[in-house]
Amino acid sequence: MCAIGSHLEHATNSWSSASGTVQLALLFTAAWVLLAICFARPRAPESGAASLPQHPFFNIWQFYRRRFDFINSGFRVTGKPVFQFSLLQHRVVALSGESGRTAFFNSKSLDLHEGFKVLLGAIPIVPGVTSDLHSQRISLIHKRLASLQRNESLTQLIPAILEDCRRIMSSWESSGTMDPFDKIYDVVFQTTIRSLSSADIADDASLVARLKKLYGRLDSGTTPASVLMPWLPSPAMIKKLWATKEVYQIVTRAIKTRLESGISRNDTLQMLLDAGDDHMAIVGFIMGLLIAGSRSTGTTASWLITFIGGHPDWRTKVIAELNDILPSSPPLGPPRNLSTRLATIPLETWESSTPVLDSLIRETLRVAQPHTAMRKNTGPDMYVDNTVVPTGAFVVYPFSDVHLNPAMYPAPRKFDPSRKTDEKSAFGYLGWGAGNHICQGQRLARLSLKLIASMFLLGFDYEVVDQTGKPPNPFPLPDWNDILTCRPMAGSCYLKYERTDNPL
Ligand code: HEM
Repeated sequence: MCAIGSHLEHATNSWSSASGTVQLALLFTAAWVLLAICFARPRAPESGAASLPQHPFFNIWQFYRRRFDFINSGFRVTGKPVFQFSLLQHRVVALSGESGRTAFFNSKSLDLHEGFKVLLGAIPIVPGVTSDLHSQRISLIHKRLASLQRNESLTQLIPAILEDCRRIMSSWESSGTMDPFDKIYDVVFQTTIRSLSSADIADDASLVARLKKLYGRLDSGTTPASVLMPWLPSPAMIKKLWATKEVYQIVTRAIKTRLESGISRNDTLQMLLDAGDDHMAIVGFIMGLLIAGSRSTGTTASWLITFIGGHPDWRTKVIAELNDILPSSPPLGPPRNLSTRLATIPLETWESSTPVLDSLIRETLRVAQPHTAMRKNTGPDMYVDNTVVPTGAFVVYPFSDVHLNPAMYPAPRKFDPSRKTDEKSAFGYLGWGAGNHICQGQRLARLSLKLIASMFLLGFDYEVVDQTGKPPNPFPLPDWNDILTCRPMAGSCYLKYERTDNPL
């Protein structure tokens, strides 16, 4: 194993092999250190912004488990558009309002990657291993992501994504009830692996299932302890390290196998190898982007299909739009299946001639994307609404400040794809982010959403039901406190479906 792999090996093995007494002693020491840190002052100086009245200890659980409620109540309790709170030794400043978001999205000193690394910590930072994913490699990752989204590459991806949809959707019973947040997410995970990694991995269903499980562990291991105290050998942290190590091994094995085979395949891994990238850069690209891409696309696809199911007028419109661009089977010869027919639609048509799908995606991202953008102020100090945000402080901006703001979007929880984005305010729509850090995978994500939704809409009749099989009343609402999947209340949302006459 190379030096990089052995870093991960060492980190995980040393904890597992320690005796029970040693583990207990370590945890005891860690508990003391934890208490000391809880009562320590944050490293960044006071920002001058209003502070929350509660003890800082309570911030931790609320920020990681009920972020939407926590941030909203901060603005309410302080009565200010800017307030501050601490997360252990970190000072965090929350912004709202037009001047807050203008400063946030325009500032060059607010660093997205530092913010996510410390406050989100999806992948554990292992010195010399994943730390590189977050700093030196980022501009290379963006460059390669741009290559992957050139016309020729996306055109080649269309039939592959549709074939993945066909294979997975055909494996479902021909009628039944499904949880869209599981089943549609399965499809998205598969197509994300197809788009961002290697055909060898994507063709191996058991490997894809394993990766999905490992990424699930990375998500569930993202606890306050594992994020804020990554040095603490908590069970969640160990779980995350093991998962990272295994993902790392799967990706490096795919690289090695490809190189040893001497066979060139038409996929993203090949594009990265042909560009001469070193193995760490390739591992960084695949591991990092699978995190960035699969959850957000999965959540959006699940909600998109759910909302369409609950709005028959929009369903009729979108199906009419798809039937307009869908070529029919040739009159002579065997009928072609749906995936093959959809695959003949040119990229340009998908991108420029599907306004109904565009509106549906735009509104889904407004209503069901509980994102809080996070940055670190790398200096100098900045001023927002006459309040200093000191160098070294973390800064957060919740998208709900725009997307659920009744002054910008009346009846904001209502799903209404006919509404326009707010053009009067600066940064009045944030579906794909804004400013310096706007989504770099937007083109691929949009295309994937359209392909997956089309296969489902034309391949299945369906309605949204609750756990009793009846139409839900009220219609399920995205839970903005569920920061990863935005899932509705348990038991409130299923799809009762049946295959249409269109063979998949
Ligand atoms: C529906 C799916 C997606 C949504 C809604 C979405 C949304 C976003 C948003 C809101 C941001 C800005 C985050 C912030 O300001 O804090 C962002 C950034 C980013 N997204 Fe996406 N994204 C999606 C899919 C993808 C995919 C598939 C990829 C990769 C293939 C990707 C790659 C990225 C990257 C690399 C950034 C960071 C840009 C930077 O470093 O400046 N996204 N995305």
